Amino acid sequence: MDEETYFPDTDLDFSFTSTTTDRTVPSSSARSSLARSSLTLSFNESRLSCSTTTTTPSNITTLHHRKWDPRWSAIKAATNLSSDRNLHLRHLKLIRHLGTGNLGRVFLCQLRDCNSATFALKVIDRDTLSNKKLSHVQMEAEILSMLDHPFLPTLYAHIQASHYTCLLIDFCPNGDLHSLLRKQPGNRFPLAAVRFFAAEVLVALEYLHALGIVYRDLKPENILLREDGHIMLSDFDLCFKADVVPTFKFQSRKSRKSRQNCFTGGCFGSVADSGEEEEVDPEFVAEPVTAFSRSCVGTHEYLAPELVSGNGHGNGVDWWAFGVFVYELLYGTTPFKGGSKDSTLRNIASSRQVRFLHVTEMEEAGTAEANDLIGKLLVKDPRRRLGCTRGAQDIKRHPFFDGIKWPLIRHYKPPEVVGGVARKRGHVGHVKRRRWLWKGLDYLMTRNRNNKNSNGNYYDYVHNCNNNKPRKHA
Ligand SMILES: Nc1ncnc2c1ncn2[C@@H]1O[C@H](COP(=O)(O)OP(=O)(O)OP(=O)(O)O)[C@@H](O)[C@H]1O
Repeated sequence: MDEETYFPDTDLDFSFTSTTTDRTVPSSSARSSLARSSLTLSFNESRLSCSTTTTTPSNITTLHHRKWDPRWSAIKAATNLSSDRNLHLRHLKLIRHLGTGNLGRVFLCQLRDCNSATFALKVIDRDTLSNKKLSHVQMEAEILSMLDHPFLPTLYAHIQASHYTCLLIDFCPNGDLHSLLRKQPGNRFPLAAVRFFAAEVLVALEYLHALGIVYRDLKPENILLREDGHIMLSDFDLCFKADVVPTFKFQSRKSRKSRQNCFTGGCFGSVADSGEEEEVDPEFVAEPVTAFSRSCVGTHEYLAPELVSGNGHGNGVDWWAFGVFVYELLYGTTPFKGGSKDSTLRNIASSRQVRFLHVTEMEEAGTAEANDLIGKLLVKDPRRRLGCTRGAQDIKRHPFFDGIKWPLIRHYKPPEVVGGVARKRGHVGHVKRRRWLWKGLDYLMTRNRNNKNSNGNYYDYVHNCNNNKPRKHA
């Protein structure tokens, strides 16, 4: 078997070698499956062993919500055998190249002694990066080390080997949402699927904001799909961090007086007339409302008007991008897209309001609610935009999300959509929209008829993809 340097452009400190003659390494492939790779890659250990430092977040292993995850146990077993109890590159076996991003390359890898524990390893050559990109690397590593959430990546190890920074995170075998969207009829997800993905992204953003992190790069390409079909938000290099002061805010809401209360004498006067009464709920709000940044980063179709105008921005850019995201999942395109990047930006910056496409086959119940939500998120003035002052709570309360039991969302069954299950070799090529640095529900799934299991505690998103009608799950 030939041995060849996998990346001839890398220097001698760190190279990957292939022990097969297979030259058909997919260039970007969270979109292809593990089973299809016959390539064996390995680190050139002899050149790296003396210069590695690792941060296996030991405090995280004890605190992390996934501390019982077999991956952690496998890492623990591997590091127990290590004299310094740290994970090193020699513990890892590279399987194949998954893709290349702005900062570095991402590989599928396994622990040498445990084939069942797979990870994604992001390898960044610091020597090739500008200071600006180095600060992005730092930001990404810092943010990853803070995260402990089912819809966000777990950082298993942060390894510094010579001038390489390696981040070991969860591997998502089902590709990204942008590729999946491109496989759908008309490039649009059924409403129930839009609702599911939007709800999970909302929860992930809520968590980031509670940590004071403004994400700034929401787009379907950055939403990877885990093995179980739930989402994982990726790419944290454009985030910025701000202070967040958690507060209790009082939210008044109208509630229908229950019949029982009326009969037990709790229903008088005006309440009896309207059938409604005003209740005041204390609500926990942790939203970085004072976040402020001037650097204009993001993907042009997703940039908020305040980013385009360059006057500084805060948390609101994520809620704007969330509106664009819901629109794109529903209509297959973004709302302000023009013929060129410049015209897209002009449309965003102008006073032009969002227009909804008329799609004849799209008369699912819930579309009006979805449009209403999008309209409230795509408000050009961030001070009036939904979510900007009270965060995700306000968005969760919107009728589009009626009926979702938020604390149980990670137990919901992901929607069955075209191409949504772990796939065979080959991925849908798509024109990737690079972000750039710039100066300057056929009905709402509220009704329980489609959402039962034995304890009635989760939604069943099983969908008949042919006719987009929900079907009952046995
Ligand atoms: N955890 C993962 N699981 C599976 N594939 C991944 C994972 N992380 C990244 N990838 C794949 O590797 C590719 C490169 O990822 P990376 O995060 O470096 O850059 P990117 O997503 O292209 O973003 P950017 O260049 O904007 O930083 C992605 O396109 C994706 O297909």
